Amino acid sequence: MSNRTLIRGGLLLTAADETHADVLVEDGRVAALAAHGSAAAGSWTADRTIDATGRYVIPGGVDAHTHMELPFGGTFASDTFETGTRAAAWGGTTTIVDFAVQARGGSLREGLDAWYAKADGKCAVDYGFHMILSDVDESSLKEMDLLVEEGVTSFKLFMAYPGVFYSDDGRILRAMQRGAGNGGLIMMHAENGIAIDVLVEQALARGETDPRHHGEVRKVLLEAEATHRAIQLARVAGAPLYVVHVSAEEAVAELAAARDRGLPVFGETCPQYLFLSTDNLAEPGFEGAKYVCSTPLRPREHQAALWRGLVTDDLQVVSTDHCPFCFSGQKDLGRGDFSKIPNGLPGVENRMDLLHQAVVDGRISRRRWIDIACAAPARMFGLYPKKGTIAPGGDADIVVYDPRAEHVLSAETHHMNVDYSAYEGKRITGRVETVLSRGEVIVDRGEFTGRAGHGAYTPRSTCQYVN
Ligand SMILES: NC(=O)NCCC(=O)O
Ligand SMILES: [Zn+2]
Ligand SMILES: [Zn+2]
Repeated sequence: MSNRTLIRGGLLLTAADETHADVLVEDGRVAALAAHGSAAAGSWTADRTIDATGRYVIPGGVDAHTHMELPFGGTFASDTFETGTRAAAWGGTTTIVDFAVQARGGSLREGLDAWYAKADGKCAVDYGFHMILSDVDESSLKEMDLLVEEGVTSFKLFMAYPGVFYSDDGRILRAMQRGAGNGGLIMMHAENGIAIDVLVEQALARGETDPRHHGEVRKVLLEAEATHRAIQLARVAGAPLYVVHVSAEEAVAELAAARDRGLPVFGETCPQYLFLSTDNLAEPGFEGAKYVCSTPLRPREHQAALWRGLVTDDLQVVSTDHCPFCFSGQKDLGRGDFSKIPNGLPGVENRMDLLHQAVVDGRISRRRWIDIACAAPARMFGLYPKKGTIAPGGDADIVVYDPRAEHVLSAETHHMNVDYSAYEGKRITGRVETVLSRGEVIVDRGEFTGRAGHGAYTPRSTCQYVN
């Protein structure tokens, strides 16, 4: 017995088109699209009809950068795969790509299997994995080939965090060369961690221990320098490059210059860099710890360059880098020493709304909203057109979005497992109303109707921008 749902009367938005069309969903997939009032749409019968009149009908969000349960700084990111993917669903995100971690001295296989086990049976929405390479050697390079075949087609390397995730230039070059051969996309955390550690030590010696000093030592120039170096290493290797969590105007300029030369270089930014700034890091007392992440928040002036990069396509993707730590008991670990504050911000639930607010504010178009939040991350990470659009044959991951509803972001009302909101009190025009994941309604006008275990592991093909 097939199961059919009809979404009727909405404005269908994809990265390519805006059409007044009804959507027929059958057995978890998009079966057909037809203009409102057309003979085709009139002939459809369904088990369930969702009235989307006055609403947008958009693809479920694809958040390509999350860290559920990430071990960091002596603690763990506070969202589990269960709580974090439920919050994602509430916020209109129906796919996440999280980061499995290779332990130092461990294999990629062990790291990936540990992350499969953490997520298995827990997720409310579909999920895939990137792999963090912390130990590039002959055997992990060989394992990269196997992971690409298995559907883990992207690898994050760190120029930051010496002694933890850091790789030197030789290791980075080797990983890029391997990626050039096997199709794996290298994702780079581009900050000069060796130089930053010197500045951290010097700041602490001067007694500069408050959260705002986190932003001061992680200098714009050290993000720009690392971005430049990563691009040159990728050129030498003949590999494409995706730079994660770009925060500084000068780093955007490096990406733009590379793209102007026709190089396959891509960039991601995150809502925190678009909406927050060093003003937040400088909030009184220890409040600034809520905003400690790396790359760090920048002075407000950098935001214009990030928005411009999103408009000019020098930046392609907005992901959250969702990595929440509670203010009480976790961010606290860095009282008296900013370098011990666990790095990361919550946001998986807020991304679609914050980017819609940018549409309302006239910063980006409606189609660009869908592109940077759904289609481009799906293409970048080999999920398109199964994910990231609404097209016959694709997964019926669909959000009915009310563009006029108003609400206020707050820890009182959010669903992420964290005791503060980075956007506390921010007014948003636009709200998720109904969410379907592979045809199942998982959020129904203010009620969560999904379940842990509905979300399926989704293997990925290689980057669709370069292959
Ligand atoms: N971004 C951050 O501060 N924490 C998560 C780890 C990373 O992405 O570097
Ligand atoms: Zn990073
Ligand atoms: Zn991250």
